[in-house]
Amino acid sequence: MTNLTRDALGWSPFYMSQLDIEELESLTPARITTVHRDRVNALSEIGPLELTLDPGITTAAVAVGDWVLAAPTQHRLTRVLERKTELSRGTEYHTGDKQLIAANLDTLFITTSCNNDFNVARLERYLALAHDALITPVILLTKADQAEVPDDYIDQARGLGRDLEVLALNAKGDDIPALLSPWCGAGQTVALTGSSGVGKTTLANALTGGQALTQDIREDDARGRHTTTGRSLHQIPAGGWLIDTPGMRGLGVADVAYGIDATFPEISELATQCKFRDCEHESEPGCAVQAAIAAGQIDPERLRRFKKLKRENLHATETIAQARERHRQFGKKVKAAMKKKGR
Ligand SMILES: Nc1nc2c(ncn2[C@@H]2O[C@H](COP(=O)(O)OP(=O)(O)OP(=O)(O)O)[C@@H](O)[C@H]2O)c(=O)[nH]1
Ligand SMILES: [Zn+2]
Repeated sequence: MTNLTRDALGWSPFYMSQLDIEELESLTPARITTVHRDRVNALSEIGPLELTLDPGITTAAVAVGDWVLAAPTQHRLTRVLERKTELSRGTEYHTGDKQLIAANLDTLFITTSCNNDFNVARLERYLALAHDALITPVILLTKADQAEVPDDYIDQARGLGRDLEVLALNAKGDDIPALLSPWCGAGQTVALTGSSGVGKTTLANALTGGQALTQDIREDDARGRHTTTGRSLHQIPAGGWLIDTPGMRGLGVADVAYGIDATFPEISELATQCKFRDCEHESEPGCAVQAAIAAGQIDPERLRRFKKLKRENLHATETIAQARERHRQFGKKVKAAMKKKGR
């Protein structure tokens, strides 16, 4: 690969403003392409770098798409720059951890197929994560060529938000780069997410000119195998960058109250007009949401899913808070013990 300029890698004044003069002179900004257990790969103006991490930084705190500062002669990553956006998810078992998925995204391509994979509740989860991170969601409905009535899927997906971009397509078609070009130009970073087998690899190949991932799924394997192995950053000939994420099972929500409200604007906006501030929108008097349901203005299924996601989020958020508190208490104890020992 020929060396890339910072601008070509997606650099902007937002990152530049975080560097002091000394760092500017001695360190090289680099963009993370893959994260391994004990090291990372990155691209920079001086070429590809393989970096180990300075003490105090773990690979769990580095995401694909991150901008970092590197001391290239020592092959060390010294600092992760503040992110423009950060996509993360609650882990499956609500251990109180959030897992970083990708950094510095502008757009999230939420991929599902015009078949049994299509599930509005799952799409709403992805939407909540994207909205919470202030990343623009775009829903891609693949296998439209195999569906009898793709419009049914399009209509359902469009019903999941205002001004929500929804595209039905054939991931194997020749027109993918043109169709997705509004989100793939210079300076733009986009991630592809969705369940296994929905066509992420096919789309990634179409967007990157095939140099990204070549593993193909067996045609007879209807449910799709897990072929992609890890997240990575790939160049799109149109100028942008693509992060592909392997089929994610268990997309937990945690700490995304804002994103949930933004995913269900017709409900969250009305909720402010309920008589009680903590209205559960069930049978309380003066509930504006129930009134709208009675008037046929809100889909009761949307309310049911909104509440379910809220409950899950609240539970996971509390778990995170408890885990942080435990961590804090433990830190205090360690400090006290050290002090005692020192005396
Ligand atoms: N006809 C048609 N086939 C598609 C479309 N999208 C994907 N496929 C096929 O579906 C299968 C799965 O596609 P992949 O691109 O491997 O799916 P994936 O999302 O990358 O799956 P993982 O790697 O398991 O995460 C392949 O055989 C593709 O050729 C589409 O829009 N139309
Ligand atoms: Zn209410």
